[in-house]
Amino acid sequence: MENIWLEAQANLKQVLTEQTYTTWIEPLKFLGATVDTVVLEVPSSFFQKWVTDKYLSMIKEVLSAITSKTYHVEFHVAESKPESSEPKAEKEPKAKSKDKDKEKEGERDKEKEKEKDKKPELVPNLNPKYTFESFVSGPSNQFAYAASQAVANKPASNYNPLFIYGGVGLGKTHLVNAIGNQILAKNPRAKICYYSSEKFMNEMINSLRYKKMDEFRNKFRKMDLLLIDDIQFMAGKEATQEEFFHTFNALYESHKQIVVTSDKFPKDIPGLEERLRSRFEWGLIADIQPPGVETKVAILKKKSDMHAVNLPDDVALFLAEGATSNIRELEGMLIRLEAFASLTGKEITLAMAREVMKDIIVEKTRDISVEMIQKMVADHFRIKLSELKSDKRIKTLVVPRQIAIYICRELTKASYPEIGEKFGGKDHSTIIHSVKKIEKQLAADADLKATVEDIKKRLFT
Ligand SMILES: Nc1ncnc2c1ncn2[C@@H]1O[C@H](COP(=O)(O)OP(=O)(O)OP(=O)(O)O)[C@@H](O)[C@H]1O
Repeated sequence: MENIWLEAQANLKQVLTEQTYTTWIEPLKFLGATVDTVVLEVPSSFFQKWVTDKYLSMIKEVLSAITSKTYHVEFHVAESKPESSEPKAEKEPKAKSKDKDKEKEGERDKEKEKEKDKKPELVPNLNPKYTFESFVSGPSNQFAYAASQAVANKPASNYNPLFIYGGVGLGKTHLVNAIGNQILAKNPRAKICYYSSEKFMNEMINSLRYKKMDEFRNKFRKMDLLLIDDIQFMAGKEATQEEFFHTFNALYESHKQIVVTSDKFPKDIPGLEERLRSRFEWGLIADIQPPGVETKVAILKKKSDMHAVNLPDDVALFLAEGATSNIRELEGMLIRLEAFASLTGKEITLAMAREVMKDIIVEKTRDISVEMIQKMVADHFRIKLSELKSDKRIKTLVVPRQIAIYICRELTKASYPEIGEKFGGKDHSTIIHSVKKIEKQLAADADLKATVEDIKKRLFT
């Protein structure tokens, strides 16, 4: 694997300027690799932060281009060298010097032990950027934020398991990582593990294939804190749920903290076994709702401060009002704007934001109603309005229904429950599911994108 890293460095050398390469990539030292993770040594934590922010995605891309596999990259900060005490020792008389040397060796050993105590025993896969300090709390996420802090301050006491649920890009991953980072900061030897449920499943399958199930089980069962992201992906995967169920029990019984996230409330996850569902309900269930404009503005302000960029209030408001509730998209807009300002050497202004975002932000108009969208979509697909709003699950109705719901969310100020109400009394999790489904498909399906754009355009003319 070291050869692969050398090849990756050579590739990066070709695409980066010489100075960037020698400053930021050359000093990265290969330490080792597991099946899916490459571990690199960095000279300092500042260095780590910089490389993570600026070059991590590029490094991952190069690794995946070489190996045709997706690798995680973890950084270890190099140990600082202990100060030399030689000059002092020289001043000691010779006979004593040996004893002193021994004493010093003893001290050094103790120091090393102490250092070892401070270092984490395993690399916990956490994203160091996701902390409580970098999270903006507002009315939409206050409950989940406070619950996460309570768990981080007193793990495995009051809220075990903690179950956080909410729509796409609303900060669930950020919060669970913040719990892990805070616990790790207080106790660097805490055994923490952050896994997506997909990764849990893939690793389990590999362990089964290579007859390493004991290793797999032991790894999870010795954790102090287990963070499992996006549990809904375990739905319908019986063997994975069974294994997770036993892991859950083992940890719970030994008073270890478990935190789980999902896009839905436990009982709304189809295909989730009853015994897991009921266990999730043993602890605390906290939701994250889509943020209001004020919270979105506060997030934009925080992020731009972190990037040391001046974002005027009117521009922050323009972006916040134009964006969907997905914070990842909001961040994407900010990065695009910041990149434009930096490349053109201009200050960010509202006029610039309007220009840069013209294809992204269709300015919301209060005149567009859910009813108008329903009619337009029904006409477009030549179906009856009553069928669009019905519960019928045939594909020719489901797709238009999901598209209509998605557009309602994008172009009106109606909340999920309000939209649900106007689509025959559907509950808000069905509405969130539809929005999420179309959001995902839009990235991959050009025809769908064209259809949605076409309907939106006609709504504005
Ligand atoms: N309240 C917040 N304050 C600051 N940043 C936030 C906040 N909420 C979300 N973000 C940022 O938005 C991005 C998306 O958040 P995150 O990945 O945690 O969402 P998620 O709910 O886990 O999404 P998914 O459903 O796709 O897994 C991250 O970069 C995160 O830092």
